Amino acid sequence: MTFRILVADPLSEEGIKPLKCNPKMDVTMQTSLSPEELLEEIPKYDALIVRSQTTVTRKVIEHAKKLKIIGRAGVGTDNIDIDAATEHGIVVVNAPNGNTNSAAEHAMAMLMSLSRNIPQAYYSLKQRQWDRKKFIGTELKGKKLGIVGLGRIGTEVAYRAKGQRMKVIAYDPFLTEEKAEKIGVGYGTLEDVLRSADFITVHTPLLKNTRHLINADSFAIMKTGVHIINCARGGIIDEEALYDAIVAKKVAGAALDVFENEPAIDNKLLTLPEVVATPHLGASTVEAQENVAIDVSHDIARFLNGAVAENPVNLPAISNEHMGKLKPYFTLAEKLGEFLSYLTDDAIEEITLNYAGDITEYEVTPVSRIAIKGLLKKHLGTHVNEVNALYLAEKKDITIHENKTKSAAEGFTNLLRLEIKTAEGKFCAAGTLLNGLGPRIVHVGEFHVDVTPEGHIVLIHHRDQPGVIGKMGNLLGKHHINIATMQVDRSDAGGNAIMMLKVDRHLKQESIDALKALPEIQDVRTIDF
Ligand SMILES: NC(=O)c1ccc[n+]([C@@H]2O[C@H](COP(=O)([O-])OP(=O)(O)OC[C@H]3O[C@@H](n4cnc5c(N)ncnc54)[C@H](O)[C@@H]3O)[C@@H](O)[C@H]2O)c1
Ligand SMILES: O=C(O)[C@H](O)COP(=O)(O)O
Repeated sequence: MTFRILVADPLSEEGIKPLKCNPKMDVTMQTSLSPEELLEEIPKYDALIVRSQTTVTRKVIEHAKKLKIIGRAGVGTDNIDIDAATEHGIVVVNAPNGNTNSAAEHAMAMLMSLSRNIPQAYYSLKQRQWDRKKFIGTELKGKKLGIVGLGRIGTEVAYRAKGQRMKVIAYDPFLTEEKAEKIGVGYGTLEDVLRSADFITVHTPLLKNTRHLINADSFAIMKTGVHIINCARGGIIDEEALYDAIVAKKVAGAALDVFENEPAIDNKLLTLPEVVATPHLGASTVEAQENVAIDVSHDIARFLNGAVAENPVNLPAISNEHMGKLKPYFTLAEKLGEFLSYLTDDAIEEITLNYAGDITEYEVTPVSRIAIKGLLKKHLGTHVNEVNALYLAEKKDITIHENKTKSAAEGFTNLLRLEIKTAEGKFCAAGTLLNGLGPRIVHVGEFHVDVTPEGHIVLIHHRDQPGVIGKMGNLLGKHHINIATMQVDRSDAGGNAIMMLKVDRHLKQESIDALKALPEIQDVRTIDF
């Protein structure tokens, strides 16, 4: 099988070699598609790679009938409708580490250009003017740099600013005193940073709660003469408020690499002499472009080949080691979910996943996602996958509970008990991973069994009476159904009982009806794995 990959923004040729050289990948570069052309093209592709230029809207995703993965060759994914991708079961991956250095160096270049008026002085000299008085700068040494967002890039900027002998104070909701001490920066609230800094640089992602994080109120509490740097995302700083603050001489100058609307050729901030600007060049170095293209290419190939993506944005990231431990449970979880879904025809209201034994040592949400996928598959088919399983469950008002109790494994080394609640009542099944033998279903409701979840299974609830097994065997014989294996269990003599049969082929409705017509039989369910 060949996978078709559309590269919609310019990418390093060297960096996408891993995809281009892979015989299973058919790569098409179309880097100047209009939004309308993208809508026309996208249905043909299994994967899409973009940078920040192409906007992947809900509409694009709705047209993308075959799309399995979107790769962002860079960090910020604000140009991709992640919710829409998740709802459609499309994985989004990015390349979070490849351009950190490049972006941090660019932020420092912008900071220094701003403090020494380098772009303005350069332009003046090119106009054949030798003006030395006009471009008196400000030293960085001893000044305070306020960093808003101390993640990968913010941290690298902090190290570099310290090299310039600046004092650094940072605000990040995840910054602890210990971490700040380790990096060698001061830390405070956003207000502390805004009030005390001489230079302020933002390094957060653009999210709902960071849009206009720096606004008119923020400028009001800053020092007069403050300098602002934004090499993260347009929209984190309110551009109107920044414009007004510069005109009012509250802000001495701003260095901007990113804008609310790009390309930003008509942005009025560019008319101000106090503003130095670049056209979103933070990640534009040979090294960064090669890094991000390599990272995203590897992740796409890995994912399309059935392995787990390393940098998923809409799935929990799992280390290889952790994945090695969890992967064997995926088949168990999916089959158990699928099995349980066939025990009722009513809508699921609640799902409870109880983990016991060894598996409780790991973060089990990836296993839960697969179990829920298995449960929803009967009605949603291939539309449900591990990316959208939780979303689809939530959309259907299904409540999910996940519990871990190491000691509740009932003698097994590991046990996953899945329970669903419907209007009809509660249904439950449990499974284990038998060392070297793979998944087994070991409980159905109150009954004990030992069945491999594969092939054609017939589950019969009946009353424990002499002759019932013989009657059932005869009937299936008449219908030319061969029984491969059989398990029987009962609550007590003469009470409720189950038979779990493995048969050689799918049971037709007439055979099911004939079984149901036997007086001792209470219910018949068939599950075809
Ligand atoms: N100009 C460019 O070309 C360029 C290049 C690379 C990255 N970027 C931008 O830089 C951003 C940061 O990249 P990164 O790799 O450092 O990401 P990161 O995830 O490592 O760091 C982001 C940090 O922001 C913090 N944060 C989130 N909300 C916050 C808030 N309300 N206040 C303060 N801090 C907050 C997070 O806790 C995190 O530590 C990216 O999202 C991207 O938009 C721009
Ligand atoms: O978020 C990022 O990685 C940067 O903004 C880089 O964007 P680009 O890939 O368009 O250069």
